[in-house]
Amino acid sequence: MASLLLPPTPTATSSTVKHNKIQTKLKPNSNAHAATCNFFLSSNSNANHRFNSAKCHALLDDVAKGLLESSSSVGVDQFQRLTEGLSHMQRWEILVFGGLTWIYLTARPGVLVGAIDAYLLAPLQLGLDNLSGRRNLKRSDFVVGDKLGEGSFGVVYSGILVPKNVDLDVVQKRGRGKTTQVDAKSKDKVILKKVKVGIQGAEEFGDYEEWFNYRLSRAAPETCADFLGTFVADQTNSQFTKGGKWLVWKFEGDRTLADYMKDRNFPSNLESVMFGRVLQGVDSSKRNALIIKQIMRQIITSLRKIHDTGIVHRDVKPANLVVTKRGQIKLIDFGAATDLRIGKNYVPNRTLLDPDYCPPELYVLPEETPSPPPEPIAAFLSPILWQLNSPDLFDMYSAGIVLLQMAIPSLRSPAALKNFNLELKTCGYDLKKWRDYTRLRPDFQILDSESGRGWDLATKLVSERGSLRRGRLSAAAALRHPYFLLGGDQAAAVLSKLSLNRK
Ligand SMILES: Nc1ncnc2c1ncn2[C@@H]1O[C@H](COP(=O)(O)OP(=O)(O)OP(=O)(O)O)[C@@H](O)[C@H]1O
Repeated sequence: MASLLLPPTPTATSSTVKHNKIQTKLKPNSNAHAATCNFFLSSNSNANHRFNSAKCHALLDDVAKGLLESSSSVGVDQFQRLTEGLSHMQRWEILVFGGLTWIYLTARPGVLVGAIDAYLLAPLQLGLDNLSGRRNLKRSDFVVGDKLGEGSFGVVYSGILVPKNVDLDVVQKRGRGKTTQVDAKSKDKVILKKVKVGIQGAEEFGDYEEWFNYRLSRAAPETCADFLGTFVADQTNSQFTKGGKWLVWKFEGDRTLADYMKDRNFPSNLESVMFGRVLQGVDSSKRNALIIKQIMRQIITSLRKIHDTGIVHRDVKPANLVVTKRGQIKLIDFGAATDLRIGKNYVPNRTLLDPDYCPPELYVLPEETPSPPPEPIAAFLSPILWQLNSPDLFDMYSAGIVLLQMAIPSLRSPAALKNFNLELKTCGYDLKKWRDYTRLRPDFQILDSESGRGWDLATKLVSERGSLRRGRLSAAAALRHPYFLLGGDQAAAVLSKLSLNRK
């Protein structure tokens, strides 16, 4: 569960509890962006949607595409019939108006697609889930294993989805509840997050995380861990508290990017994971640069996809990026995310942040942006909000810090990252100035290779916002940056897939 606004962690005595996020409140700045007022909505619906992630996606995608395609082809014929009596000029006026409306409705973050998702796809998938019964999870479906982490609002465990033909009571009696007693295939492994009971704000954050996972399982399933659903504990025992909510994901991989980065061998320890083999005929510094480029390409591609849906993650960092055994980088921990198409989990003047990765502006929107209005109104106004504020650039700064940490070995430890942030602040968040100023003896070899394209990209991500709240590359623009063009990392990834397929 991501971050922590309200209370301090109450019973958090474990060393796995993370304390690196802080709540910050700043006084409203009356100057900027009053025009963004009232663009949001109340966040009242949350746990209504239940779905199967895998099978239903294709069906729902087809429904959405079919709707859009058929409406446009039918529209041309009907337009000619309906405007028969009108003058040439009047037809043009209608066409221009219709065109502008279409552009507005399809501009980021996608009012039209969002409406189709909310009013059609979500209920449809809920219905399908109910019919198939696949998402009626219950406590007895799982054996809870080791604790993996703890945030302010939740505790994360590994676990196993008990196969249908296995009697859980028998397993637990024999194995005293330990997951090792069940012969778990990797497809049965799950991650369970227990939402803390009795902690102010915890329930709300659990609901938000559930909502974001369902939303992304429809809109961009490949970007995040496969969400299996939730259940509410029906009894109290050593692990469960009656009435407590649990969120469940498919187990995506043993290690996060942060785990790999702790290793001295990083990034070569990811070479065969990312490319399926050791790259031959390429010297080691080039190989390292290719691995980092492939990781960055995946992170930024995922960010582009979630930003296209109106979602800003707000907690992008190596610890929230799981590396799958097929070399996919998946985003986890959407407890701090906000959907700025409808204002979900957006509270003005409140920030959730990990200070090590958070941009200098601290807030995803200007502080004076008020509470969201009802969802349909917020959604209708959201393209204007995005144009004025580019809230997605919040995540892009964090992505830039991840790039610097991966490419510059002396920035990888938490202490070094803190020093870096202090120095960068002193330099007014100007990375070029920092380069002349720093005492951290950074090695820029990877960023300076290929005519310094990596360094150029870093300077365009890790920067202050300009006066128009831009001044940083969006995910789509970053993917068009020369650093990613003619990417040898892509060629290596494709070649490795081809050679794996041949085996
Ligand atoms: N789907 C997944 N597959 C594999 N591992 C996962 C998955 N989800 C979470 N993890 C592991 O569990 C850890 C904790 O997950 P997560 O960050 O969601 O919890 P958290 O308690 O909210 O943490 P935080 O304090 O960062 O907010 C991750 O660092 C990762 O190691």
